[in-house]
Amino acid sequence: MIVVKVGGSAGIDYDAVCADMAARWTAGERLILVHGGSGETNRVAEALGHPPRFVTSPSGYTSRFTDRQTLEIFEMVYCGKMNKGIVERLQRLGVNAVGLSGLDGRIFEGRHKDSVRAVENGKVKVLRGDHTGTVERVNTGLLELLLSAGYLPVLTPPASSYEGVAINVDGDRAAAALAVALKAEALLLLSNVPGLLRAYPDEGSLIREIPAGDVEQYLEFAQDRMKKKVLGAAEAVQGGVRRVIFGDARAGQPVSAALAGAGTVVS
Ligand SMILES: Nc1ncnc2c1ncn2[C@@H]1O[C@H](COP(=O)(O)OP(=O)(O)OP(=O)(O)O)[C@@H](O)[C@H]1O
Repeated sequence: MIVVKVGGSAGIDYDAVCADMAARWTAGERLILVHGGSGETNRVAEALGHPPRFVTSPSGYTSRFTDRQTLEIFEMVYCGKMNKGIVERLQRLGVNAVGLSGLDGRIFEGRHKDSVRAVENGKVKVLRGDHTGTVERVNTGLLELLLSAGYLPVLTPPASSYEGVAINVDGDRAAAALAVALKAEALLLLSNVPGLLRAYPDEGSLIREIPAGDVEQYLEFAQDRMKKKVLGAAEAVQGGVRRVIFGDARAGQPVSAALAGAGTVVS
């Protein structure tokens, strides 16, 4: 089993990702696709007059403050436009893809965090009314059911809280939890950069290999949103996934290239 997470930042070539996935799936590989949608969510939120608000925790992690209205916009884009766009591409390529959010069948489940500590103007504030959380449980039974019947699952946040409330969760960490739960042999985290860069945004500074036990030391190179990816990679390898690859989804055959060792390989 290979879990592929493709981000939602500008420049990602979804046609290339889907064509590569379809070829590998048709050849008999077991795959699951998880996707993001942050870039499009920001655009739609602006257009709807509810601009995105990003907050930074005292430990330096950036996240989207997700009030109820933001959650609804997030769902429109992630579960609607992005998910159906990917499912349609795969269907056109002859793959019977099924698009589901983590809320459906509680595929991704975790604790609802209603408040977040954020640093604003040098002060730590507690913001309430946040609909976020972290995936702690994965409904592998439902996914196995789909896979064994020949369907390729295309998954996206939000997740379900234990009380059944939709919560915004980080897609990279959700994909990591999924890869661990399914005992995947590899987790690919594909985005609009060649991999983890030592001196972002210099693409010549690509880090080629990271020993599995050292991932957390590489957090220092990751800025803002890349930190969650590095954290996801650490969680996956600690959970037994043998290879995590940060790869480039902007062109070519993103899945095959990453599996062949392009990008940053954590193993
Ligand atoms: N050291 C680094 N190396 C590579 N990219 C970095 C680094 N530090 C920060 N970044 C940024 O991290 C971004 C990738 O994270 P981001 O969460 O935006 O992507 P995504 O997975 O495509 O999106 P989504 O949240 O929609 O799934 C890159 O576009 C880059 O701007």
